[in-house]
Amino acid sequence: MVLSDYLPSQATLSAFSDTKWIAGGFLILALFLFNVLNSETSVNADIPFVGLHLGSISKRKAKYVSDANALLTEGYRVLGTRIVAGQKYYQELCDLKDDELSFKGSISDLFATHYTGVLISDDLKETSINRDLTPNMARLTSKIEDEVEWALSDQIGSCKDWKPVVMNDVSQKIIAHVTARAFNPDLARDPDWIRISVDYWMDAFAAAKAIKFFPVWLRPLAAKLMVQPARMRATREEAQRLVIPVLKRRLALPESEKPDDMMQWMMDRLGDKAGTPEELHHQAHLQLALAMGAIHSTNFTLLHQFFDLAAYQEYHEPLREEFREALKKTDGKLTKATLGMLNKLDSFMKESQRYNPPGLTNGRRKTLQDIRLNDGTIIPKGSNIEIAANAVNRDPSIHEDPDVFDGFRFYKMRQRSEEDANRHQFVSSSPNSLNWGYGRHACPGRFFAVDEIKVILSKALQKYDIALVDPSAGRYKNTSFETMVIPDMKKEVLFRERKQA
Ligand code: HEM
Repeated sequence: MVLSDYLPSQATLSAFSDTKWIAGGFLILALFLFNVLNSETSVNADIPFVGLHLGSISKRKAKYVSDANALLTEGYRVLGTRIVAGQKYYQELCDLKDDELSFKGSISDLFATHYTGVLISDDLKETSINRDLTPNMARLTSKIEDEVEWALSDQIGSCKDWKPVVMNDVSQKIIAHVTARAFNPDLARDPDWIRISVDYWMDAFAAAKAIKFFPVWLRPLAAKLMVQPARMRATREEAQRLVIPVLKRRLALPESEKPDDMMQWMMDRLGDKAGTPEELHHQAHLQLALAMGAIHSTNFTLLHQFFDLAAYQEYHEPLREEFREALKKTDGKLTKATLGMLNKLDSFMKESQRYNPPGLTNGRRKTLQDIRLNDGTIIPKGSNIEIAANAVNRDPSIHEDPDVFDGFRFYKMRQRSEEDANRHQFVSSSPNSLNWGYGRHACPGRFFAVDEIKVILSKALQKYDIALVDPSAGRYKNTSFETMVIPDMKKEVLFRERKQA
């Protein structure tokens, strides 16, 4: 092993503020010694292992960072304390309780929440999303439509001839505006809110990566000295500055003037407590945490779908036709019912996600005690276990010709029977469709995300022709980092206003 294997990257070094470089130097020296003393971890003999042939743990980690798919395809198995289970364990894992297999524990590890301050709260899923957002979504559709129209004009605009746009820059702004219009509309066009709601996920990811570079005993000090956790604290303060005045204005409104949106539903649920300083701070933090959960994941999904639409032109007319027909059936008004009729679009979106999933693995959980699976495999306490979601996406026993992109694959499957019509919807989560996670922690925001994307894609298709810059080069390739699947954030897509729009 060479010395450079132990040294922090340039990015990590630059994470220390200038005035703290001496302390940073001390940390790096201590880290170097720690790593020298701990250069191998033990292999749990119970669980099949892949990658041992690669040699040292740092070589195995490097392979995992750059080409996790190869290791996962080889075995769906173990690397260090990351355990990847095959689909056959699905039901068993679903049945385990949260005090055995913990979602929060794994998120806490993933985002080093103790040091980064990323919020893990039942309020996110149980109340804000499951009780407030999802059941009331029909009332948001026209507001989402309005914001999508505005955001498309603002971000792509009028273009009589082909106009190239960096798709990620555009799609993340569209998602941030539309999400804010549904969650906290007073800030939907506030550039500061849009900026922090987009950046917070990336900052959290960078902060967690930087902190986890250090051994556990050095992390409290590193968190105090490093730039990334400080940036996150500053963002949370900015969120308080932006959100709390909005909450206070709303508290002063008479009942008859109260808005009908998610922020208000969340406030109403709190009753008299809504105006207490603790709740005002918590609500501001919740808005940031919701944006963190909602924007990045939806943006990547949308970005993949724009790339697929640009690459596969043959889907445009059938999708436009389906939208026009659905609108006719709902008297020309775009409603939740209209979106429910867009089965071809739903299929295209699901196929795009099958082909370009959020992760090669999914459903990460931490074991809070030793778990004995039915086949006798013991998963030790403190392990992170996830499911090989992408191996399922490409399993020929589940999907016919899994390496072929067939935008209407799920549409055709849904025609077979009533059961199939439900089973193969984009929002469905099952052992054969793990891209939303699984069991009681499967993404609760997917119902909102799917409707939101349907409005964006339908409106974009009605308004524009959409194409790749160089169609002969084919669909833009994804990259990966560890198990994350990353669309090319620099690529351009061409838009041209349609004559009949
Ligand atoms: C296309 C967009 C999205 C994708 C691909 C996605 C994906 C995921 C995945 C894979 C999980 C983990 C599930 C598991 O481990 O079993 C998750 C959890 C979660 N997602 Fe999403 N998500 C999306 C949109 C959203 C939106 C719009 C929201 C908010 C409205 C949201 C809020 C959450 C929350 C709160 C959790 C944690 C659930 C829990 O605590 O049990 N997501 N999401």
